[in-house]
Amino acid sequence: MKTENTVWHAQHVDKKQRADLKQQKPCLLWYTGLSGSGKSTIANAVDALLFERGCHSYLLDGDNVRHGLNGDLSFSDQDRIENIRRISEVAKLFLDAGLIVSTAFISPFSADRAMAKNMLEIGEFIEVYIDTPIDVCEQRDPKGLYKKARAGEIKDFTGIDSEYDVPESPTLHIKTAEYDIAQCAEQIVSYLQMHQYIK
Ligand SMILES: Nc1ncnc2c1ncn2[C@@H]1O[C@H](COP(=O)(O)OS(=O)(=O)O)[C@@H](OP(=O)(O)O)[C@H]1O
Ligand SMILES: Nc1ncnc2c1ncn2[C@@H]1O[C@H](COP(=O)(O)OP(=O)(O)O)[C@@H](O)[C@H]1O
Repeated sequence: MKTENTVWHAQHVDKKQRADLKQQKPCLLWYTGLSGSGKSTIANAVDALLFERGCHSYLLDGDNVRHGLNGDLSFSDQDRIENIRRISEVAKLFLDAGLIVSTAFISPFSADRAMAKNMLEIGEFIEVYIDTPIDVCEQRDPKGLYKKARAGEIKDFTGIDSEYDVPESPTLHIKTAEYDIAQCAEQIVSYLQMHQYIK
């Protein structure tokens, strides 16, 4: 830490008051999965359903965040760790604002996902494993990245020459090769409703 002479200021309005105003319980839907697994697609579908219900939510998406805040980071292991650390901190701020937050990052390392979870209060972190076999991701190849990675044009590509730790006990296990986009999104929204994060 290079910030030793700073002092934390308590704020008058707290997380619970902000959340009560919105009639929701803040939480973080942490989507993880391979490139092309469906993280962005499903997170967007869930966000749209939440919006329709009048919930106040926000989605932080890997590709978008890497255009701005994390534009200085590569896909080395070290930079992926820093990517997830920064996202976890940003997500925590959004939670403090009382929102239902979604993050859609590959987040390949289980230690980093555990770090994100440990930064939050019990019950706030919901790990959503978007489980899609790599051959299906590769067939979809929505951005043509697998083709490039196989041709050696992209190095350190997740699932090819960079590791992905499969979540051992995700809160939600979403199988996109078995259910369509709307069904996957509905599974997640139902969970939020059943556990009273939303009405
Ligand atoms: N080498 C390599 N490996 C994996 N992905 C790559 C790579 N290079 C570029 N991309 C594109 O970057 C998106 C992944 O960014 P993330 O921030 O989610 O990755 S990570 O969590 O830091 O591992 C990923 O987006 P998604 O396909 O939406 O997952 C790719 O579009
Ligand atoms: N059941 C499903 N769930 C999510 N995406 C699906 C599903 N079936 C097909 N797809 C397609 O797979 C692709 C997933 O891409 P994307 O959401 O960008 O993945 P990621 O964000 O994990 O890289 C999209 O083209 C989407 O239309």
